[in-house]
Amino acid sequence: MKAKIFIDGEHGTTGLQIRTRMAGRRDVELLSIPEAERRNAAMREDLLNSADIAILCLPDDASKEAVRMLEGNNKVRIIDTSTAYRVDPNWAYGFAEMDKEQGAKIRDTRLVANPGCYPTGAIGLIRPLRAAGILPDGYPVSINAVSGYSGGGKQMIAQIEDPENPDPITAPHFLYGLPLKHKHVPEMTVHGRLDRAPLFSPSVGKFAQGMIVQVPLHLEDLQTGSTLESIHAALSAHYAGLDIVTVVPLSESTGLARIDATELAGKDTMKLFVFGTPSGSHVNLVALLDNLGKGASGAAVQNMDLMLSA
Ligand SMILES: NC(=O)C1=CN([C@@H]2O[C@H](COP(=O)(O)OP(=O)(O)OC[C@H]3O[C@@H](n4cnc5c(N)ncnc54)[C@H](OP(=O)(O)O)[C@@H]3O)[C@@H](O)[C@H]2O)C=CC1
Ligand SMILES: CC(=O)N[C@@H](CCC(=O)OP(=O)(O)O)C(=O)O
Repeated sequence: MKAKIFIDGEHGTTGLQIRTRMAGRRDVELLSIPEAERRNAAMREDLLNSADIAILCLPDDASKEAVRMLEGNNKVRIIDTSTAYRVDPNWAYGFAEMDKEQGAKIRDTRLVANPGCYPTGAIGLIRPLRAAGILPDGYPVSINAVSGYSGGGKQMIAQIEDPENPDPITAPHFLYGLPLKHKHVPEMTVHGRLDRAPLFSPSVGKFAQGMIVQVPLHLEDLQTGSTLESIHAALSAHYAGLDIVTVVPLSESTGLARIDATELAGKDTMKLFVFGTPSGSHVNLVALLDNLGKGASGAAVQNMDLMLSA
C-alpha cells in the first residue's frame, strides 16, 4: 500500500519544493489541499489525521497548531521543517549524516525536526571536530553565512522580486540578525555540541537559492598539533562513503580562486571545504549547499525516505 503524505504548507516555498521532488513518485500518495483552502483549519486537521507522514512547512506557531491537531493520533508520523522542535529531546534531529546512529534514529522515530538551513552547514562542519576532540571546550566559535533570498520564504521573495511590493529590498547583499540572537543559534549550539553559544552573523544575497556557511578557526587554540591537514582528515573520515555530504579533497580546493554561493542551487547535496595555507595559523571551514535543498526540502524528502524504509 502506498504511504499517504500530506504537506501542510504545500503552497509555500519549502512545501512547493517538496512537492516538486515528489512528482512522479509511485511509492507515495500525496494528499493535497487546494491553495484557496490552505488556512482552512478543519480541512487541514482532517488531512493531517489521514496521512501516514505529515510534513509541516509552516511558520512555528502554525506548526505547533498542526502538532496539536495530531495529539492522540500516534499513527501519523511528522516531519516539521520549522524551528519549533529542533532542540526538543522528544524529536529526532533530521540530519542523518551528523552521527553514525542518526539515520537509524530518524528511520525509527515518529517525530522528526528538519534542521534549519544555516545549522545544516554549521553543524556539518563543527560536530565532527567536537567529536574528534579537535575543537576544544570553551572555543569561541564564529559562524558567518550568506543565503539565497528564498530562505526568507514568500514574504522575502516578494520583497526582492516584486517591484510593486510596499516594503521592497533593493540591496544586492545585506546583513541581518544584527542583535546576534538568530533563531538558529540554539540548534547550532545543541547539535554542534558546543559549550558556548556561537556568534552567528547571517546575510542574504540577491540570488534565489544557494548558501555559504563559514567557520574560521585559529589553529593555535585548537587541540595541540591541529593542522589544516588534520582537520581535513577528521572531516573526511566522518563523511567517508557518503554521497549527500562530501568533503572536497585538498588537492582540489587548494587551487580554487573563489566559491560561488549558487553552485549547488537545485541540488540536495552539501560540499565541505577546508581552506587556509599549509603550515599557516588559520583555517576557514566552508559549507556549500542550497538553502532549499539539503537546507530544507531536500533534507525533508531524505528524512521521509528514511522513515519509509523502516
Ligand atoms: N525557505 C527556506 O529556505 C527554509 C524554510 N524553512 C522553514 O520552513 C517553514 C516554511 O517556510 P517557507 O516555506 O520558507 O515559508 P513560506 O512563507 O514561503 O510558506 C509558508 C506557507 O505556510 C502557510 N501558512 C502560514 N500560516 C499558516 C497557518 N496558520 N495555517 C496554514 N497555513 C499557513 C502560508 O500561507 P500564506 O501564503 O497564506 O501565508 C504559506 O503557504 C518555516 O518554518 C521556515 O522557517 C526551513 C529551512 C529553509
Ligand atoms: C534568509 C532568511 O531569512 N533565512 C531564514 C532562515 C531559513 C531557515 O532555515 O528556516 P527555518 O529555520 O526558519 O526553518 C531566517 O534567517 O530566518
